[in-house]
Amino acid sequence: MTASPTPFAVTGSAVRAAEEPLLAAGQGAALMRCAAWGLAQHVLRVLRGRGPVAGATVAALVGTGNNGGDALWALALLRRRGVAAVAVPIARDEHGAPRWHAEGWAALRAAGGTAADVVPARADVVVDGMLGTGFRGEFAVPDAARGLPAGAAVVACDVPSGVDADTGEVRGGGVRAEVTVTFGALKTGLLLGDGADLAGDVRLVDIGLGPHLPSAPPERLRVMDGPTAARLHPAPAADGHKYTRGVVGVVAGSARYPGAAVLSTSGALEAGAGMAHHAGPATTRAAVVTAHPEALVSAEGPAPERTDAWVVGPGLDTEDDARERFIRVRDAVLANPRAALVVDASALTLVTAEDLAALRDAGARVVLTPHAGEWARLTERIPVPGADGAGHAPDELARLRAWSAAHGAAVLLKGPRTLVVAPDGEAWLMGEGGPELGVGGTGDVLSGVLGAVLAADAARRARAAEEEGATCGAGEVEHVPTLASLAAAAAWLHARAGADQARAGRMTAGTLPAAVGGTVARMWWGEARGTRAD
Ligand SMILES: NC(=O)C1=CN([C@@H]2O[C@H](COP(=O)(O)OP(=O)(O)OC[C@H]3O[C@@H](n4cnc5c(N)ncnc54)[C@H](OP(=O)(O)O)[C@@H]3O)[C@@H](O)[C@H]2O)[C@H](O)CC1
Ligand SMILES: [K+]
Repeated sequence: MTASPTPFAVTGSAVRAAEEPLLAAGQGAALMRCAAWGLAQHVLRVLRGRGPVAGATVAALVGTGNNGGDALWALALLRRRGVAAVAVPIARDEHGAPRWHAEGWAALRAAGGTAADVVPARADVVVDGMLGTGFRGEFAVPDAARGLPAGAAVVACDVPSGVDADTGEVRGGGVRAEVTVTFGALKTGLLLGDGADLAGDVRLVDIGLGPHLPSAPPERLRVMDGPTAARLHPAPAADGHKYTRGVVGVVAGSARYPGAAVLSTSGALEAGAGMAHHAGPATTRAAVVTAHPEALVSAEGPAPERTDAWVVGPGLDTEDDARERFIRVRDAVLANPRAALVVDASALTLVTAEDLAALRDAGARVVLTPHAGEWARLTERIPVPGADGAGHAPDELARLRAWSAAHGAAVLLKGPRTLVVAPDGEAWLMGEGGPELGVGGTGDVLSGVLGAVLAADAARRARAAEEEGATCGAGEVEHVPTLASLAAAAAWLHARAGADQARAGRMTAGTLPAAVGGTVARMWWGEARGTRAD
């Protein structure tokens, strides 16, 4: 079985750069035809969903550049399918003639298409061909693009006009599309920020840019999906046992917030940890063993050399002994940097730049897991390098990359579009889930899931190194999943479990770990064995 490639996005600028050698080789017109054909196919799909294609009306708002050229060529193709095709220019020259792609207009006219000043009220689909990757400055929405027919579906050509294809920033006005048909590669601006809100469903049309697209980690934003998550968190080996499946140390909860210890430990166990060992005060220890008789509990936690991943932070009481508890974990990781470290919740207010530097120097694999508010507070204390006085950098992804590179730790920024970045610039978008996870306690569960996924990986690597060492003396492990990809896989499992349990009518963080267990079991052993009675 060949693995399907993991989806990824690049900036609009990278796509433009990828096109350059092809344009220089005289293939510009062919690329445009390819893009227009793909756009027309997707418009046809939308039309078919609404009724007969022949006799339907498609209008396009057409700008001055190649984005408009794509739209004109697509209209010409649609005209040949019996569609009434109407092009609406958004710019005219001093003589009142439309400023648009001359060959595209000639093709449309030859096919029997027409031009108009406004979008006809009968339009079934409006193609937004005003601006694509050539958008600069601010977009003043032209009159022709205002008050579009209420019943018409808007299909954006390449990028919704007004959206920066690199960052997702909307400058000036922006067009809201039901579908965006994008060419050559997914663009980061369609997956991030306001651009993601405006783009609707994003459809990719391959125009043969593949070999020319950048492949270095900082130039791609990869999108986590089910098959990729399954490869990163595989079923345990047949001869596996609790130590080969990974031991997670959970330093969470306090007399004030005992539930966080239970949720985090549950997340680790349900995500498949071989063992979860909770360290905390008597109250949380009692709560954890009551919920999970299989969990180990103690005041001091597991031995550093037997621990594959640590989770520290959920529900620590920062007015109590939280910093001491954090330092014990930090020192355990420094003593055995083979173990990964998840810094969550309260620990995000306790960790210092010096702690991070020491962990980085020891080669530890550290993931911080803030939500937006925690990220804002963290970067106030430990600033983003290169940001201006007001803390601004070009965009959130760039800020995350700059911070992660400076401090040697990965960041998993939780939110409606969870992002993970690593110090080398590798970045992942978690492509799953909706608002189901926006309730208290789900982050505590995620910290445990993340601990289990990282622990399993650390245990696998330790075992592989031992086996290699025994046979070859090399101690080399061939393929090591990256920290960012593992963290994104954990976020995917968590989000999928949230969606699964919402479908089953459950909504709370308390029931989420069981849903994680079901999701993981289905992924490992298939539908039959992954069905739970609870
Ligand atoms: N290059 C190729 O072979 C292919 C390109 N494809 C499609 O082309 C666009 C990119 O085309 P490009 O012509 O480079 O850029 P745009 O069409 O996005 O915009 C160009 C013109 O728009 C004007 N502009 C720019 N910013 C603004 C603004 N803020 N407000 C108003 N107008 C603006 C500007 O022209 P002016 O002369 O009016 O100043 C730009 O020159 C890409 O997105 C694809 O859709 C195909 O994919 C295939 C191959
Ligand atoms: K557009």
